[in-house]
Amino acid sequence: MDLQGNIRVLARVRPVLEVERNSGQGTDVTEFPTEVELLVKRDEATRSAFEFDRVFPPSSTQEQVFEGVHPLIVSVLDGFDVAIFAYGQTGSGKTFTMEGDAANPGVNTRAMQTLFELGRQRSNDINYTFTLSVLEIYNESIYDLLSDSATTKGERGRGLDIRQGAAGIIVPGLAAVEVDSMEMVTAQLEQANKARAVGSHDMNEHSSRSHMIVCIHVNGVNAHNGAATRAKLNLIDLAGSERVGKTDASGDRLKEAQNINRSLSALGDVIAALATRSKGSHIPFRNSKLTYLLQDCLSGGGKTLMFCNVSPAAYNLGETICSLNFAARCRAVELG
Ligand SMILES: Nc1ncnc2c1ncn2[C@@H]1O[C@H](COP(=O)(O)OP(=O)(O)OP(=O)(O)O)[C@@H](O)[C@H]1O
Repeated sequence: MDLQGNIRVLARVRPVLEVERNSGQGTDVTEFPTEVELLVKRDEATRSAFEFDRVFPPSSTQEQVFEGVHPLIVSVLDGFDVAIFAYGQTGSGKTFTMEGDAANPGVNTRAMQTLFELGRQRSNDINYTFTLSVLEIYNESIYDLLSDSATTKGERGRGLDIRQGAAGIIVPGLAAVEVDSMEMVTAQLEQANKARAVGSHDMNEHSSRSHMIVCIHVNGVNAHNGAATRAKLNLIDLAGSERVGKTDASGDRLKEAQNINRSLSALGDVIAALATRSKGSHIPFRNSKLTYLLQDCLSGGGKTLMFCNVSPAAYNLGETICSLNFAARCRAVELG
């Protein structure tokens, strides 16, 4: 598949949930005229139209959604840094898209399976090793979700730093575990989810206010000539994008909302700056931990895919339009 520039933006609309239908909030405002268009009904007479690289309607399966991601996973094995984001308001389906559940595994599981399978197929020519790290960014601090102390100590400390290393961005001290089977990956991700719950009163609320990043480093050594490739795949479940008005929040809640707004707008700014840059111009990667950490994927030879997750229910209309505008802006500035 032609990757058409370095950023692809895909919209995914989840089904109306039973709880929404039962409470009378199930009116669906979305229409899908083609595979790349999404219409949002503002009222009987007015539609807002959006175009993406692909639009997945509510009937789409996890398998169909992953088909849109597969070419990028292949390119990680070929040495490209890749970032895959799920963006959208709380409850729009980001975690379902990235993690899924046991019956409907999402992008994370399918991506790892694909890496292992393709790695095995190429093993006569290239010897791959895979290393897993899992972290979250909460209130502009980076927390390791795989370190032993993360689950046992019950406190999170100051968080980790980011540095520019000789071979790219690094997080000194971040745990990295070599994995070669899905069983090992599943065990590590379970530990990460436990660590994430530490220090949070309500896991669901906490998860919607932090960015969760699963990072797989892929090192390949050519069996015939010893040539080495290295690349990383970042799988990112972003914090909820909803706007929190000053009147709705105070204290910790307001601080969280401000940090989320700041890092999501930094992401939009970086993408816009990359698109319009002249050679040597400044790209504001360091305006947020998220963009600094993902600098290698967002710039240079890296590739990015963004899911814009959308709720189809009428009561979410304002946030839905906002999310779609953000994602459409990222696509409009597609890198050359
Ligand atoms: N494509 C889908 N098919 C069926 N159910 C879905 C789909 N997408 C989301 N859901 C369901 O919708 C609910 C909200 O989804 P999810 O938790 O993934 O949202 P989220 O955007 O990750 O929210 P948060 O920001 O709170 O983490 C869940 O019950 C989930 O199972």
